[in-house]
Amino acid sequence: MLPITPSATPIAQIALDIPVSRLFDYLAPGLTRQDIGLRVRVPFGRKEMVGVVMGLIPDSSHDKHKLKPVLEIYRDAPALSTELLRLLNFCSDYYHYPLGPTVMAALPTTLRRSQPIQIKLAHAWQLTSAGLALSANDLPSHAPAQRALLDTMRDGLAHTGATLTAICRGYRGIVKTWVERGWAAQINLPARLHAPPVAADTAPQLTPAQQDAVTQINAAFTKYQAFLLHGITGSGKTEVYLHLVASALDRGGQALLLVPEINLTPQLTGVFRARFPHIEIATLHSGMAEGERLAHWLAAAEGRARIVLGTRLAVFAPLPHLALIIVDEEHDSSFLQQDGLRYAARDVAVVRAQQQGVPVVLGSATPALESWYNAQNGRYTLIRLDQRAIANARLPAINLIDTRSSKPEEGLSVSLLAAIRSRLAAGQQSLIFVNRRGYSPALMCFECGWGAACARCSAKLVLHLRERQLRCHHCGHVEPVVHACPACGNIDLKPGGFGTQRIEDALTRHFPEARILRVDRDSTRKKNSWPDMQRAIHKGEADILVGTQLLVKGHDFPKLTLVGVINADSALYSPDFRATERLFAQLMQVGGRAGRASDAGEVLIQTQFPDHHLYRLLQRHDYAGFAASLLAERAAAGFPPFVHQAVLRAEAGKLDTALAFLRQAQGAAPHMAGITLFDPTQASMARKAGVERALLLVQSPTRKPLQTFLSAWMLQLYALKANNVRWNLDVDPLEI
Ligand SMILES: Nc1ncnc2c1ncn2[C@@H]1O[C@H](COP(=O)(O)OP(=O)(O)OP(=O)(O)O)[C@@H](O)[C@H]1O
Ligand SMILES: [Zn+2]
Repeated sequence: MLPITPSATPIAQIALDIPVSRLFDYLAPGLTRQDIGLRVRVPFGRKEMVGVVMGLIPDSSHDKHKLKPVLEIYRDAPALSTELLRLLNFCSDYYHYPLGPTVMAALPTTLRRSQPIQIKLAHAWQLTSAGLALSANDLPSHAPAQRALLDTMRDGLAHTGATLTAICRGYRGIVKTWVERGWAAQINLPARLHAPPVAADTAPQLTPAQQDAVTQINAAFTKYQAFLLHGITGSGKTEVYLHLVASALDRGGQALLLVPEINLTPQLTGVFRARFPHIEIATLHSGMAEGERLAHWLAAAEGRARIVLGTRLAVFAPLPHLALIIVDEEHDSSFLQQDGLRYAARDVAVVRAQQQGVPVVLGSATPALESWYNAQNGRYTLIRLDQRAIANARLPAINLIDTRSSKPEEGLSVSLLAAIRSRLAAGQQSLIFVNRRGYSPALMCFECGWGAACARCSAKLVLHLRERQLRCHHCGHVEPVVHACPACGNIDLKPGGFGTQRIEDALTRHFPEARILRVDRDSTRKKNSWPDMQRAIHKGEADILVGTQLLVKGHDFPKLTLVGVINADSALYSPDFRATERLFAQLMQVGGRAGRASDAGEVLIQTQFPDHHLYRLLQRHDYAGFAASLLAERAAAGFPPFVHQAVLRAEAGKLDTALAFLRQAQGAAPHMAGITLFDPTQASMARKAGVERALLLVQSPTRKPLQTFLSAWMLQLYALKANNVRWNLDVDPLEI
């Protein structure tokens, strides 16, 4: 790039939320390099848009006389840093998604609008030098409140009403007098993101394994290194994170912690606030109100929030002093963004750490096979926590119930019922894991084989008996329950398979005296219902929990000693090569909820395949063994992580239209050695919400040629006629 001479009007290259793979040039009189990363308002066609300054150049390849000027530059929020812009550039390149939309998507919505932002400010008071020189004797002798206030404010920092009121309710009158006397000054501060916690906690003594992990990672601060923290369930990974975050803070840095679920953020925020009561913690997730999200984003950008805790989108949080990144439950598929910029937040976190030269810690009891492979080949450093952190807590015994000999009735076998009964008698909790919400995943006619299906999706309708509805879990379609088979008229339709409601009903019949709590997306839909339920579970106000995945992730219920698994087998014969990996992780995670405190835990799995090697390895808690067998299978079959994949997806009203587009795309593909292009096929879920879906898989043994190929191919794809087709590219897809 040429230096900008002061005489020439510089040209700003602006990222706009327009789905084309280029930036837009505007005349930018008066803009300097310092302004890169700021938002601007520019004319675009007949509209005005907000964009971000990505660069300044002395000349444009477009006719300079036709360029329009930037209308306004916003200085109300800090500029996106060069580091962040570099990361966004990387993502745009790697995921082959236009840079403009990539950059704009990283901003909170309020910053994408052409209005200056309003920041909520709070009054705060700070001692002046005269105030700092005061001694307690300068105050009236019977004024303990004034003395306490003086003590607190002697640190010279600005304190908001939230802090001062905790010391003395009548602080306002006192500080007013002090301001009049010149002892204190009033200033405006951005409001605190959270009220200070009531009780601070103290760190427990680390176990030797935790201490080793902390020591090893501490030694890597100030340089890039990726750690895979493989800690069994209940091994105390959170405590390791807390210590590492403390180290980052000690160095004056900011720490970023990513979690898979919005649901996990309040709980974890509570833990971090109690440990770091004086540190601002920003939370970022899609469930926040706009204004709130903006306030937290700004706190991160200005360096006020030293800890940032959030879901996948937080990987793009502005962090001027970033010193550490942690990705908790790194195997979780919620780290994948499925539309727009399709990114994997875990992988982006690793790239960000690498670009900034800071350590990144990926934690899980069941790492993604990709991460495990990276630890095997030395790209990541493996650290293990092999024991539960609480002194007498052991991993649960995992036992199998052979449903061929012990036939379950209404989903529940005699042995499982007996186990629940014994827990009830002992005042302990049981959890029954069902991987489907609703009453039953199918409504069937056993005379002619008809099954209720969604007219808009290639999927069965799920029976929700409570609501007397059939619902499609893919498109949201709802219809009333039919009472006779539309094909043969048989009036004896039966549910096929088990959902949470059906198991809840069966349990209610067996244990009318028990307090049964169903936890799934239906029962937790209302705001705060899940936090309320969690509290109830902790207080021991439920005896039997029936739940889906929601109940599994990262929870710690000390009274829970039995986990029952109803219908796990289907993953064993799924065509998806990742199904067994997911099943193993899910069972290990759900099993990990049992016996986390001093009472021993047990897991009972109902299965028709008790000899399956997956269950055998699970019984030994042998993640490493299972991962090794999966890696051997994948290597033999030529699946990831031994190949790198991308999928071109096409959607259209008619399947032929989608396939025709993909065939064109196939024909337009540049020929490159090492790249395999498969023929276009229907997606495994061929129809969704009335749209036909098809895909074309591309793969290569190494990443680099695949990237080169994709860049060249995308140029061709943009040039193709895509009438009535929507298409997108998915790099490193999890589902094909
Ligand atoms: N050093 C320690 N001393 C005593 N208790 C500890 C220690 N570290 C952690 N714990 C306790 O152990 C329990 C499990 O810890 P934590 O929830 O962090 O496990 P985890 O590794 O995240 O497990 P999971 O993967 O199942 O979520 C918690 O109750 C925690 O308070
Ligand atoms: Zn549907």
